[in-house]
Amino acid sequence: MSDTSRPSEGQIPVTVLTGYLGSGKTTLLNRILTEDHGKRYAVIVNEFGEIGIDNDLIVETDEEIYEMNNGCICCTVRGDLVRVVENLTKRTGRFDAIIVETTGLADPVPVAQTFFMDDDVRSKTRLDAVVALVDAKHIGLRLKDSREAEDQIAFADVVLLNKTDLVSAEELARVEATVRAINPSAVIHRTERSAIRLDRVLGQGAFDLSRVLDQDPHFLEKAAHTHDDHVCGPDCDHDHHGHDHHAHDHGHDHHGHDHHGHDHHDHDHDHGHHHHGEVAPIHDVTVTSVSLRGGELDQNRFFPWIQNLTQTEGPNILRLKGIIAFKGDPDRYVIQGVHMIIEGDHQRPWREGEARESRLVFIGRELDAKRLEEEFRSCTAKTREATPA
Ligand SMILES: Nc1nc2c(ncn2[C@@H]2O[C@H](COP(=O)(O)OP(=O)(O)OP(=O)(O)O)[C@@H](O)[C@H]2O)c(=O)[nH]1
Repeated sequence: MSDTSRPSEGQIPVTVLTGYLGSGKTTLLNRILTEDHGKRYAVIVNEFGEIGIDNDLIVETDEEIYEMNNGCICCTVRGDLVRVVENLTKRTGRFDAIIVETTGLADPVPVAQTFFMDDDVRSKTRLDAVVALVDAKHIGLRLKDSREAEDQIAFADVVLLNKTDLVSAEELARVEATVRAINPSAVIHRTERSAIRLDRVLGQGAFDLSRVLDQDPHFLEKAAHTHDDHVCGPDCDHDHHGHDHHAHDHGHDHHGHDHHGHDHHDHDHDHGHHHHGEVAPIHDVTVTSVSLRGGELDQNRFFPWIQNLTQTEGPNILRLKGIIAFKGDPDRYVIQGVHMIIEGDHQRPWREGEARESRLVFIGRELDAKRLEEEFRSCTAKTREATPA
């Protein structure tokens, strides 16, 4: 893969705050800016006249979206954001993190992609997480008429199900099921007036390959035969020694993997799989997810498949996340992607007694679940009988 790995030291974490009009973004932002946490945040608001909060840095931008120069239609960066971030990062030492509040109608993807893809911005900042506010009372209606509302949920790492005071327990459960159906891998918190411990929103490391899946207690939790019930909390001191390898050029070698020639396992774990998209309680959603589980995979099959898939289906794939057990590889391999951009790296060794399962979730539109599943299955490593010792 192209070596665009970078040190995480010195990079300013960026949280992207998204959510439909009136969902509670400003309420959350005001909490972040007024709570006594000793941190200084720079806030970028991409609309004019939004809020004025003294002694914090608020920069306003207007809409300006560029295609990446590779010409891919689904890979866009916001030129305005690039310039604002570059200006901000020249003032080093003045703040600890950046929060970008997107307008209620904005597509969060180009905002996140700016931090995920633009090389200059990436060298100075690191995308920490996309946080979506969801108005529990009105989201049902929003999903009927707004693709943005759906995209914001689909793309999020953390969802705050807000305005819980305005709905009954039954309604809330239904709304939560809808959010879960759109995005099976987000962490969901129920909130009133956006009240949440800030360590559940900031410092999530959701785009950090070495943390992404251990931090995510919900990752494919509903799938069958979950053996991996280990969840690391925010204070986790486990051995997350993975280091970022980033690949973000189309058509390049996206997988910095080592080859370990050992053949530890002599059988396949061919477990079940679930398509969460099939159980969406609100019918109008167009985003679906496909969650796949299987046994050990053959990396010589998997990488060509995933690369080809993301290049051909990229515009429809909003997010993908996975943890893969490659046959003969002592380490868990984590992979994640945004549209056509995928990155992956070894994370940590499989633990003693931990089932060597591969899990992959796609969130997007027009996903062909049957085809994805068949192709995923065809990446399964052959059993020992078929592999010469
Ligand atoms: N009842 C209730 N009202 C809330 C809650 N959270 C926020 N609000 C109110 O909802 C309104 C919108 O909240 P904001 O925080 O301004 O929402 P926003 O997402 O920033 O809105 P835009 O800037 O228009 O996109 C305000 O009047 C808030 O006081 C909640 O949990 N319950």
